[in-house]
Amino acid sequence: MTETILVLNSGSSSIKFTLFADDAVMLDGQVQGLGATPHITLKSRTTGQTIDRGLTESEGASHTAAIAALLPLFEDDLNGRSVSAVGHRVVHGGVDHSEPLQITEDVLDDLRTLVPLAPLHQPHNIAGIEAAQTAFPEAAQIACFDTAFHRNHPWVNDTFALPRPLYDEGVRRYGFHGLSYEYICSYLNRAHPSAYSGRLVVAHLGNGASMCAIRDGQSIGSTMGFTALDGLPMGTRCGQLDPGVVLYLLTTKGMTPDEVSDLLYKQSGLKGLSGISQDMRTLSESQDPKAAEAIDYYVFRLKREIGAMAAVLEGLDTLVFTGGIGENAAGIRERVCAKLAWLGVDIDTDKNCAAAETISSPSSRVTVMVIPTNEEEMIRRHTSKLLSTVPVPA
Ligand SMILES: Nc1ncnc2c1ncn2[C@@H]1O[C@H](COP(=O)(O)OP(=O)(O)O)[C@@H](O)[C@H]1O
Ligand SMILES: CC(=O)OP(=O)(O)O
Ligand SMILES: [Mg+2]
Repeated sequence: MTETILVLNSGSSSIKFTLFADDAVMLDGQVQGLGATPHITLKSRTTGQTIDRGLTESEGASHTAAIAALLPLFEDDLNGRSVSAVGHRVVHGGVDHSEPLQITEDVLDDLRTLVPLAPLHQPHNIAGIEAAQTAFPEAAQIACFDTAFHRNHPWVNDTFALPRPLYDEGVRRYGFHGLSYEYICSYLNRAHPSAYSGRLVVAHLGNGASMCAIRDGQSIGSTMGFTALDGLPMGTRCGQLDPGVVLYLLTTKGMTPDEVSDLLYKQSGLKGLSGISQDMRTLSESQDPKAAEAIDYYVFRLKREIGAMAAVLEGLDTLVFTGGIGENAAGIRERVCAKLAWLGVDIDTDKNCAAAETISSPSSRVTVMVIPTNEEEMIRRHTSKLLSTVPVPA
């Protein structure tokens, strides 16, 4: 019997979705620009249905409203078939969740306690779960965690230099984008086994951005920490910051915790530096010197963090770019790689512009690759595996 799995990947400003019949994609698409100018694209492989339009004000009012507007669009593809399971990307799994699991009311309560640690994502992940529970009450709901891939990383990458009781209560460097890293690792293991088993850095550069140092498919270091604020600058998030700045904002400037949270999560990064946009495409096309300066900072931090990840690995054999910026912004890749000659990186300009899978030159000591990530496929695999072991709700 065909297994029908819906995957929901609710991000900070987007909802990506894929409907699978076994391992084949029936339909996929995304809602982008939530909170600004929401837009949906959808493509069905079974019915030929395509959608490419802005959402109405009510459809785009929230993640919950957008999900409610999405679900009826799957009906023709489902054609009366029931959904066996819905696989959800859940950004924060905390200390306890190092594997995908079936969502029960207790699990949902637990995930709600992690909202303060991922305010841009966890509420939307939970909204997606609640909407799917209502729409598909007969389906198993499965949570797949961004943090899970990193849970076995070494203690020195797990801890901050704070008093031990804070570590014990869960103040740790979790790391995120784990489903993306896991997908890239599984691809390399199959298609490029020597890259998989070498010293590997993956740069996931999307709206959120992080890097991971990987050995034999295991995370051994990451740029993101307790929350998805740390490390690289992002669309609207600050990346690495002296914690003294937070104290200054709270005390000297008298900002409230909510105001500081809004500043660090929603007003900083490329948007805050440029004062123009969080979108790398817009900044790349802008003539405004502040857009250029925001990109300069972005490239500087990429260079710096690749150096740090190479140090964690004690060398570098393969560097992979992925995510919306990593996959599409040849100019950013070129500028970063030009600064990594000391590590043995040398890229072929034509291959880079063409986004070939391998963009390094034959003489480059480090292999540099561009690999499209696929978090939805990773969630499908986990969901399908777990589905064979979990009781479907009555
Ligand atoms: N051709 C392109 N050139 C430069 N940046 C791009 C291009 N295509 C997409 N991007 C950037 O990718 C980012 C979104 O990445 P994506 O991985 O889709 O984000 P999300 O984290 O929401 O999944 C945006 O900053 C966007 O501008
Ligand atoms: C964890 C994170 O930053 O996710 P995203 O890139 O989807 O915002
Ligand atoms: Mg993303």
